[in-house]
Amino acid sequence: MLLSGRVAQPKACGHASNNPRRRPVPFQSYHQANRIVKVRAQDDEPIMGKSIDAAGAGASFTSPGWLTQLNMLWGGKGNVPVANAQPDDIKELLGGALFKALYKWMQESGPVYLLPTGPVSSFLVISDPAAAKHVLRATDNSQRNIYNKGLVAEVSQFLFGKGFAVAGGDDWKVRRRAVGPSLHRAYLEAMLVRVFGPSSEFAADKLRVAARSGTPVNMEAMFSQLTLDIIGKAVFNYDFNSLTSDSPLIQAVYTALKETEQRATDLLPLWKVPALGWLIPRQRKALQVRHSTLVRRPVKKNLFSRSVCVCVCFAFVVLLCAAANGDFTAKQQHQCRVVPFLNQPSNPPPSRRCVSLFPSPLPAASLARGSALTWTLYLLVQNPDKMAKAVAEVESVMGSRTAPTLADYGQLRYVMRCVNESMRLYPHPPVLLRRALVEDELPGGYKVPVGQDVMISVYNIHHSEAVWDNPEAFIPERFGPLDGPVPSEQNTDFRYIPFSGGPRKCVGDQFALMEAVVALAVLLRQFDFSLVPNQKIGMTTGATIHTTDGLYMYVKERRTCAGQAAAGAAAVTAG
Ligand code: HEM
Repeated sequence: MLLSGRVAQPKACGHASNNPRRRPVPFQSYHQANRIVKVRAQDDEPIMGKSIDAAGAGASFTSPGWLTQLNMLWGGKGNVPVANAQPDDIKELLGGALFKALYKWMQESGPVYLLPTGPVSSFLVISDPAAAKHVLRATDNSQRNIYNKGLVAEVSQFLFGKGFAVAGGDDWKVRRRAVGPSLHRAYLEAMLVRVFGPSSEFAADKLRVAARSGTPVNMEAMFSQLTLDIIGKAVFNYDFNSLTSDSPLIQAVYTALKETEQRATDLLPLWKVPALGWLIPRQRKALQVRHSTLVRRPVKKNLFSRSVCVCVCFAFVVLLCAAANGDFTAKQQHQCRVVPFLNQPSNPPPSRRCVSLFPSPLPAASLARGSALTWTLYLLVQNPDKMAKAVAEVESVMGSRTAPTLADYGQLRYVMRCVNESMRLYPHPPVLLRRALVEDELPGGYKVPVGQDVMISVYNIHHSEAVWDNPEAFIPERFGPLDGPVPSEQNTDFRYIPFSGGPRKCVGDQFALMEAVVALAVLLRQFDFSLVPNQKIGMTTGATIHTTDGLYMYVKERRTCAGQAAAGAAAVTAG
């Protein structure tokens, strides 16, 4: 099967050569009034919203050309086509958006190809739904265990330890059995009312201040902050308050995730030698954020902190189980306040302590959720007809309510499709890694040797013309009638896999979808958004597809809502 198409280009809006500030806001007064986004004193610096440093810690060590050529000779002996990857291509892709280069090679080499990354290292890149289904279903499968998380587990251990998302075997099975079923409907319904709605309304109150001052907002930064606050409250009953005060956590998680991606493709795995960690600048930077922000060493080392860790995990499960039994009361929620000591003034900043206790996939999930919201809003703004449909639905379903009820949520079907379609165009993460434990054969007859690292390109599957009609277009209607099922890997036969599939599928998919629909409904109900002109919106990766410099938008209150929201805005301004 030959695939054709073109590399998805972000819709370029030019570079921010003009200063997009419409009405300058004095640094101090604006900063005090609204700290979603920061205003910098210099004219040539960004106005609002702290963008994530997209370079992460730096570039990987990549294969010199002649070594790659050797691997190509070796790889060429199998029955899998070898990507014609030039050393410059590889170098470029490792520092930036890996998924774009994978797409280019898919067009040249087909839906399954070998990508040499060094003299003996390579990835088998899969861009075909049937092959992806085969591999994902055979990962950590008790009946047919052919693949594990391989490289991703190795490279992530410095960040996640041997945590849930990267562990395998019995370690993983026990935790999956406990946590997976706990994120069920009753818990999510409670979260919709208590956390998703109120947190989104708080974000709306903050946006209103920016709307009234006419100052552009970095929506990517805002969504990262919102999703971090939500996960803190929903899982730990803890308020990171990152919409109000700056948290170094988001940048730290990003840098660490970028480092894991770079480790996965390093020619010389120098990161395996602990002594070199502090000598090599890229790894030093990643280790610094890990030590200073993500992990408190005493948590690993002293007994007290270990006990706290155990209590946190236990309380997390209790919290979710209580919701499972339908008796999720405010009292229980309070009893499950798992990190009350964080509020002690004598303790270090909450983010440092709290994150060290996070179940491993949650930091990555926070970035993914923020990115999903960012790109959905971006796509809606770029497609005014779709935006009009989404707004009409929100207005008709929610009436005068500023946050959706549970019943409303079930009716926000077009908004749900917009989120689904955005996650097709921008899947987070854009690739999934596996390693073959035994020799295997993929559908199509492609041989997989034992030990082979496999890369499922979700991005390629979602953008392939062999899989989707008009794949580059944003068409929320493509998934069928609105009263039909929400698209998933099951009902699309693995053509749509934003949450992966098989035994290692995301446990938080329903959480993420509900949170995104609620947040969008709250914001679209009250505001019109427009892109700040002349900004360049590039893409890069670091576990999620991310903008390179932020996503700046003007926000305007919709007339019908101005009156209803006046009280909220007044409260925020006063605060
Ligand atoms: C837009 C939001 C999200 C996206 C796109 C996303 C995506 C994914 C993907 C693709 C995987 C599977 C990785 C693989 O197969 O190698 C995964 C795993 C996981 N996700 Fe999510 N996720 C999101 C939100 C969440 C949330 C909100 C939670 C928790 C509340 C969560 C918890 C997990 C866990 C625990 C795993 C590991 C499952 C396992 O290994 O058994 N995710 N996620």
